[in-house]
Amino acid sequence: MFNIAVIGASGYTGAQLVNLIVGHPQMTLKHVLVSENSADAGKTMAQVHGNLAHLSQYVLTPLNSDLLAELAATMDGIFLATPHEASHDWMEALSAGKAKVFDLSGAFRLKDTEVFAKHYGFAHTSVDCLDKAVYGLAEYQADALKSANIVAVPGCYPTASLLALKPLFNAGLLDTSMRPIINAVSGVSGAGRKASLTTSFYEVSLQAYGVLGHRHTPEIEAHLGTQVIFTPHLGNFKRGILATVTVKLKAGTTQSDLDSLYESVYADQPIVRLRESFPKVDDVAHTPFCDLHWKVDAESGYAVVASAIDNVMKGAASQAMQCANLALGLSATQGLIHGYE
Ligand SMILES: NC(=O)C1=CN([C@@H]2O[C@H](COP(=O)(O)OP(=O)(O)OC[C@H]3O[C@@H](n4cnc5c(N)ncnc54)[C@H](OP(=O)(O)O)[C@@H]3O)[C@@H](O)[C@H]2O)C=CC1
Ligand SMILES: CC(=O)N[C@@H](CCC(=O)OP(=O)(O)O)C(=O)O
Repeated sequence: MFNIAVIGASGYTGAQLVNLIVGHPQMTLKHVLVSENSADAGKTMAQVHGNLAHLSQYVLTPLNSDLLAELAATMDGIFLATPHEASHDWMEALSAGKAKVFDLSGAFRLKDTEVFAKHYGFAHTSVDCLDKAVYGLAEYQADALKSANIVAVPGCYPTASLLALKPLFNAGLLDTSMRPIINAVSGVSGAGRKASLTTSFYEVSLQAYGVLGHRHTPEIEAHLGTQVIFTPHLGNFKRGILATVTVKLKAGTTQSDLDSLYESVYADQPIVRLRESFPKVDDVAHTPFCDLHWKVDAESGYAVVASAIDNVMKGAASQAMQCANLALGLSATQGLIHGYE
């Protein structure tokens, strides 16, 4: 059994990870941690999250600098479900021992530190760790993940967008004279558990935000290999992301070209489900799946590809679990889907 710790366990993605780890056949949850002065320190997972009411044995413990070294030396895997700054500050100590570290924040996803500082608002000073970090888009990084000690788990919108776009870019089917246009809607859990006016029930209505400047634009571009126009929207639902991606294809590309392409790229990837109609958020909410569907207009040369995921699962926790499975020598889907494990 692998010994596992979750830091940021009281948050949405941390609690989801706790749930996944407790149900995992080869993992033992050893620590659930929060920040040093957390208002939730001393509470049980059951007290903080009603859906985990059966987990009163796990008590949220405050993290301190002594504990960082102990975790690094004793754990097999550590999940960081913490704000970008906290992940950035702790990675060096946490990755100095035997533990493999899986960071759900954006702190280690962008190799270009200038682009990072512009979008995250602070300078990257953990450059050795940044060099070592593997971008954990699990379907594309299985080999690199097997030997990774630091994994930057992709952002939620980049996961949905890249799973739709990478097959097209990698096959040379995109006409990059027109940037792919990604319009994506996220449920409010994407903004985390802390109360804020913009995510309060009365305030949320379908609205674009971060227009032409969201930090996920450079992340998508860096890991796709071409520039995009990305517009996120906040929707008045709890969980899920629907990304609708419009692309210009190389002249002569047909519907059957895309059908064969997606079928071959994702043939051995059970987490990616190729649907026969455009996907719905409800079909993937609370699951580890990414559902894809596409349509080509051969006459105009445009195609629309839609990608649906649960932001807390494939957009964060279950993708982190895919990465951990691979890094610990297990099958990618262990503890995630029955029938493939
Ligand atoms: N929600 C989502 O859909 C996605 C989130 N992410 C990323 O995952 C990370 C976690 O997100 P999410 O679960 O939504 O966030 P939440 O706000 O729901 O939870 C954050 C957790 O981190 C803890 N925390 C906050 N500040 C600190 C600190 N300084 N030191 C230690 N712990 C701290 C919080 O507890 P406390 O403050 O009480 O200590 C809480 O347990 C973020 O980096 C986010 O950007 C990535 C993809 C999708
Ligand atoms: C709805 C909502 O607010 N979504 C978040 C993105 C989700 C997330 O946390 O992604 P990172 O790990 O890259 O921070 C946002 O737009 O900032």
